[in-house]
Amino acid sequence: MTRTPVNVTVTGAAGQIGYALLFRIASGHLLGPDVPVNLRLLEIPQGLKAAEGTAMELDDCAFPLLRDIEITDDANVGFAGANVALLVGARPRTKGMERGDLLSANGGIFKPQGKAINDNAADDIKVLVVGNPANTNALIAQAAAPDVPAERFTAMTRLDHNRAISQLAAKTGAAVSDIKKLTIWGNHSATQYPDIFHAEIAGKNAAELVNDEAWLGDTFIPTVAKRGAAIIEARGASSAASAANAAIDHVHTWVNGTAAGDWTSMGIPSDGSYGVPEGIISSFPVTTENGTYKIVQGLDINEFSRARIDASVKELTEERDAVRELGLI
Ligand SMILES: NC(=O)c1ccc[n+]([C@@H]2O[C@H](COP(=O)([O-])OP(=O)(O)OC[C@H]3O[C@@H](n4cnc5c(N)ncnc54)[C@H](O)[C@@H]3O)[C@@H](O)[C@H]2O)c1
Ligand SMILES: O=C(O)C[C@H](O)C(=O)O
Repeated sequence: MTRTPVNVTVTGAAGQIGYALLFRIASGHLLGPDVPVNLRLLEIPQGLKAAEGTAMELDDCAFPLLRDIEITDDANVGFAGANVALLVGARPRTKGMERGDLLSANGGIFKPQGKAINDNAADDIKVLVVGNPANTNALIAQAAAPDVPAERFTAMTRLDHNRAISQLAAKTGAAVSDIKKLTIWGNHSATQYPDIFHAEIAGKNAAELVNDEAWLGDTFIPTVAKRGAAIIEARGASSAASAANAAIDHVHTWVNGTAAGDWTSMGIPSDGSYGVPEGIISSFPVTTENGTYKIVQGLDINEFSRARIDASVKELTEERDAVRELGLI
């Protein structure tokens, strides 16, 4: 039986993450090896020509699953019938820009895109915001889409989750695939908290195995939280292939489910769990099944973790208050 293609919209398609992302979506890594896709590339006018070049290359791959590519600078066209939207294009912070300016500039992107999703996307739309500040951009888009269930707007912390697994594997000598139940809490920023207290390595508690609070506080947490900045410093550009890979992982897990005995991290609208104020888009441990996610409940949060979760959540509430003041939500 031929499946109906899934419409996947990618904003910022001509950017560096877009370039790393589109070929993997078209080859079946986002949704599965038997799911055909239509790609909708949304760019600003200056990005259209480069997006056309990328589309030519996509054609040249002759991907069996890629049915159609449309390139546009009109958000209403770009999100028409979208089942999955990856909001990558954002306004980067430039020299001398204050945080309020950054939030305001991104409000000018994510508010109209949220409205265009509200008015044009398919009923089952799932949104992942990658463009920074991802959590608050997701909040802005969500607020502009009152007809879309709030939980369909998510922000990417899967890159942080993958970074944390990799660091933990390097420290312990374990295989990456042996590490389960790691959690990123809070914001996709330097305040995020990668939590290994519930993580397992080949079935054993990770924090007990590591048994080194100094490494945890002085090495592991800052390495993961500041990895984005370290990559910018080393590469002269922000992470692209690893960010695209995490976006693929995020949506693939959301659609296809978490494995038994494991969970993942997603930035999602808080329902008040773990004392995180309702409504802000914060990272939590989640399990997924049949295209929906649930926050893992009942985890014991020790003092070390509580202080770090609270600090990141405080930053998120401040960002929410700032965009509220700017009239963006
Ligand atoms: N959440 C994460 O883990 C994570 C990781 C890495 C990067 N990021 C963020 O992802 C974003 C994109 O990174 P990049 O390296 O691809 O940037 P980039 O500058 O290479 O590309 C961004 C693209 O977005 C386009 N764009 C700008 N405004 C747009 C709009 N209104 N509609 C459609 N397209 C628009 C630009 O023309 C450009 O082609 C940045 O905000 C970056 O900070 C997030
Ligand atoms: O683009 C950035 O500022 C860094 C990025 O969010 C990352 O985590 O790699």
